[in-house]
Amino acid sequence: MIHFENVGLRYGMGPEILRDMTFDIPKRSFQFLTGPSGAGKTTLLRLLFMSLHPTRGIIRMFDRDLSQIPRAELPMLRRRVGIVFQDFRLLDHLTTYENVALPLRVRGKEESSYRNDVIELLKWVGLGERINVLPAVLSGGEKQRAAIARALMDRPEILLADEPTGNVDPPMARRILSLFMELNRLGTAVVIATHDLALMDQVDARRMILTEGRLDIYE
Ligand SMILES: Nc1ncnc2c1ncn2[C@@H]1O[C@H](COP(=O)(O)OP(=O)(O)OP(=O)(O)O)[C@@H](O)[C@H]1O
Repeated sequence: MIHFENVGLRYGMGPEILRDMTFDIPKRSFQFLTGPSGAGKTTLLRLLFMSLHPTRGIIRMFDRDLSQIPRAELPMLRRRVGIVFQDFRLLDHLTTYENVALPLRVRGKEESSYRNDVIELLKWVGLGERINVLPAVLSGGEKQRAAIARALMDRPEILLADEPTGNVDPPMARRILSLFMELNRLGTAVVIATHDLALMDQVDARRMILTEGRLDIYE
């Protein structure tokens, strides 16, 4: 589904942050992306989300060469990718419900077709009492769970999550992990960037380990 070949990335004239990245993310796969702080996990997720372009090498996204895809087509391709940003990126003027329903609204779906699903998912992530409030009154952990619900809502082909359990307690982290596993069982490929060893130990999944700009993969 995604293929990187000798990909390298530098910001501006700075050093190469990622080098010689050659790997695949197969359809329906489940993997953790880990490595020390500053190793480039967020940068790699941004490449996977097509919001950064590599400075060298080839990236194939959904079997197309990214360098050949016109910029105007990228938003359409990004809709096939769910992403949970480290800083959540909820829209301040929309309620929790509206934020989570947004991907479906943007697609032009009728509210009656998704309303119950949004509410059910919000209850599942423990936000049943926070459905109609604005992000400003949510705690960090609640914002994180709203961002996760939004990324899952549209059943993406691939889900990218940057430290998705960074702001929640261990029982909620396990709940979120089981939600990702359920999504994966339904066919979504999942990439979770994390430092959380206890979280990784709960699943026998592929590990992509970044160190000093290089990637090792343990199947
Ligand atoms: N926009 C940018 N411009 C210049 N340098 C950047 C930019 N974003 C990140 N970097 C640098 O790239 C390197 C990798 O950063 P990145 O955020 O990808 O690491 P990370 O592994 O996600 O770190 P953490 O685990 O702390 O979130 C760091 O040295 C960082 O300072």
